[in-house]
Amino acid sequence: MAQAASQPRSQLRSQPHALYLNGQWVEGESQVENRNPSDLSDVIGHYAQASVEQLHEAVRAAEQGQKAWAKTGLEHRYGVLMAIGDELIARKAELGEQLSREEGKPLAEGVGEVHRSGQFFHYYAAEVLRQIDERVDSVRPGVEVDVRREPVGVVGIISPWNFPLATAVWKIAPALAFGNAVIFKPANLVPASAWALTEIIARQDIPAGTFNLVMGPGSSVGDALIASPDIHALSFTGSLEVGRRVASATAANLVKCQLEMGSKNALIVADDADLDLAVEAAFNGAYSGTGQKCTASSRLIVTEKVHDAFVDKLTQKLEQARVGNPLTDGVNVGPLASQSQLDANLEWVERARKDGAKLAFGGERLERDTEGYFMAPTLFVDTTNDMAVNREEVFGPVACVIKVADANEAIEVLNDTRYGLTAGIITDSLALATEFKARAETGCVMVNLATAGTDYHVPFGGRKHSSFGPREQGRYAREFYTVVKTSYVKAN
Ligand SMILES: NC(=O)c1ccc[n+]([C@@H]2O[C@H](COP(=O)([O-])OP(=O)(O)OC[C@H]3O[C@@H](n4cnc5c(N)ncnc54)[C@H](O)[C@@H]3O)[C@@H](O)[C@H]2O)c1
Repeated sequence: MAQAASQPRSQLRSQPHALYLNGQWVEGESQVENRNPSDLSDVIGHYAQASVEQLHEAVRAAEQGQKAWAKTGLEHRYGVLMAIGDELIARKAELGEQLSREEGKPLAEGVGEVHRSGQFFHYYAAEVLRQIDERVDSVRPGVEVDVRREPVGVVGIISPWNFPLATAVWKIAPALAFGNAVIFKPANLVPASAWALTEIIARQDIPAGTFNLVMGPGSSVGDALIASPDIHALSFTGSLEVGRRVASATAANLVKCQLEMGSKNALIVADDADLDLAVEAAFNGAYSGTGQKCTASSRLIVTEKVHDAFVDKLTQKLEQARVGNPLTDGVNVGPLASQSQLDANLEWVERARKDGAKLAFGGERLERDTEGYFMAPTLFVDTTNDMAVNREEVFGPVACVIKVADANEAIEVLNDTRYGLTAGIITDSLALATEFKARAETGCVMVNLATAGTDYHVPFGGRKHSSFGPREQGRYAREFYTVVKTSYVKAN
């Protein structure tokens, strides 16, 4: 049993939170302070930062851990994954509050993210028992052929800050389920959720080295992880810029890689849309999670027939939005996650204005009782799809309305982007919904739903520059976390 488990949780909280390497909690080479973006006087904790040498130690430990973990047997692995899922769900109120405190999303979303993370573990626990391989007749009489899946080996997992738990868990759960060892490098802005998850995993009956937490900057430990020739697979979620770097570093070592990156999602509001539904979907898609979602609807493509009525209704909805501390009842838009996120969003507002977009709502920093990174939900109208604000990922509470003549033009504009994660349409027409599903060049399409909000048991991912490599989630995850072995046996 790991060292951390023998100490009361309250005691652990008052200490710097350690790295977890080879079944031990160990100090790093330095520490970072984690502060609440809604209240900068609130220090959530101090978290160890790994050295590059510690990253290499984790890789060596994982090589050994993986062999032992893969031998533990299906029922054992099933039990471990179920227990992790059970604890996440049982502690969702506490861990959800911590997640909202460190990342800034409203409490209901923080609690929901922890619950969903538990469900990922439960889902992949079931997958452990559902592995079905193939037996194939050989073309040669007397020879038996079977096609089996084996663990890929040591998996590096790099996650972003906007879903501190869920994006990591939808990689960690299948990696463990299919018999792999994990080196987990979370985003440095949100170490508390990563550490809490590790503390739960470390108390399970897993061989040393099966799971390793290596906190630290992307530019040092992240870079060393993606460049390691001793890992077998690397799953990354984050920006396009870093994703490109991951792709080339892993390709140089012929390491399997999977990338989920940026987006420029659009919601189409068609002539026949129910406008109340359209406004709900636009608000949830563009501003939930303060717009810091890879699935956020940053482009609202609206046909001219309903444009003015839609903009009026959405503006009224924004007037009622409550921006503030996400732990306060009724607050539905929290802060940006960091000073640099706030600065980047305010710069985008200036850039959009200079490019000719008309500000219909928001655009400014907001002051609240506590010092935090608050910004008004922002809506631009009179924008065109060639403006920079509609081409680059903004990643914040900024949405732009693009007026089009009809649904056909709307779908053309939707696809005129280098990204392709999610797309939505609000329409009562089955024919239009069917056409939209067929023509949208995205990995996920939503009809009469917000672009954000996906299920945990089906594949998730995009096309074009949003995603690269095998799909994540659902049964499709098996492709990435396993390798195929074809066996030929001739009975003597
Ligand atoms: N498509 C999806 O499923 C999905 C989901 C969530 C977030 N995202 C994307 O994530 C981005 C926001 O997250 P972010 O700001 O944390 O992204 P980021 O690319 O800055 O960082 C992501 C992770 O990569 C690490 N990293 C940074 N530099 C590295 C390097 N040189 N080598 C190795 N690792 C490095 C970071 O420390 C972090 O853990 C947005 O672009 C968003 O669209 C995508």
